[in-house]
Amino acid sequence: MTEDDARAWLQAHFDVSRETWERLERYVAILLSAMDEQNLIAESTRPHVWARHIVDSAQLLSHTRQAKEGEWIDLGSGAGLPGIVVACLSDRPVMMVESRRKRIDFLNAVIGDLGLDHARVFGGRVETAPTAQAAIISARAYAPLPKLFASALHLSRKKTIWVLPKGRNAQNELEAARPAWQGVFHVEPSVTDADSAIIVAQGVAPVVMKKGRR
Ligand SMILES: C[S@@+](CC[C@H](N)C(=O)[O-])C[C@H]1O[C@@H](n2cnc3c(N)ncnc32)[C@H](O)[C@@H]1O
Repeated sequence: MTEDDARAWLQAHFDVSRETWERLERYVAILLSAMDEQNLIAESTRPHVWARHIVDSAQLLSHTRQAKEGEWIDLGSGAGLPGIVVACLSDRPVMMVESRRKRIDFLNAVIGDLGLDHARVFGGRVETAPTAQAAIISARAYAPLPKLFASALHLSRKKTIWVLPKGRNAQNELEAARPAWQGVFHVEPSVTDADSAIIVAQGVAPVVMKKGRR
């Protein structure tokens, strides 16, 4: 996907208003300029920000159409991917969870600059975030599935939709997690990378082993 393709994809899928374009453009500008001080995205992806990061994040919204009302919680948001992109494209309240000080400051600065009043940051580890009942949980390059689910279970409820972009090992990672984690799982193709996939899950819960069974 070229950068032009990426913009066309966004326009076609979100009917992006002028205000939203301005916010996304401003976010990309802030992100690239902050790269001089901290490594927010891989250096090699700098010329492909719209395809590799903005559309890669935005596509998650397409898998959340059945979600109930409530907050979108993004685990390990880093530079705000996908949290800031989601907040630009949707009115749903967004909470980004990030533990590193410089990234927390960056996220709060972006929220203020773009006027994203429905977005906020929990600065701390996912494990220590106050109990919540998210409508949606996302996590991009945050942790392998078992750690991801274990650390964030207290932020979820039965109907929470989990949208988890993964690399080419999505199917294997899911199969490895299945003995310990139950739920309804789908593996969806990524629009930005034919080799990548998105794990979409609902009803995630630990498998409880019955006493005496091996
Ligand atoms: C590889 S970066 C990915 C950032 C972003 N989601 C992206 O796709 O560009 C992982 C981020 O998760 C954060 N992180 C890792 N473990 C965490 C935890 N237990 N609680 C909160 N943040 C965590 C790191 O500080 C880092 O910013």
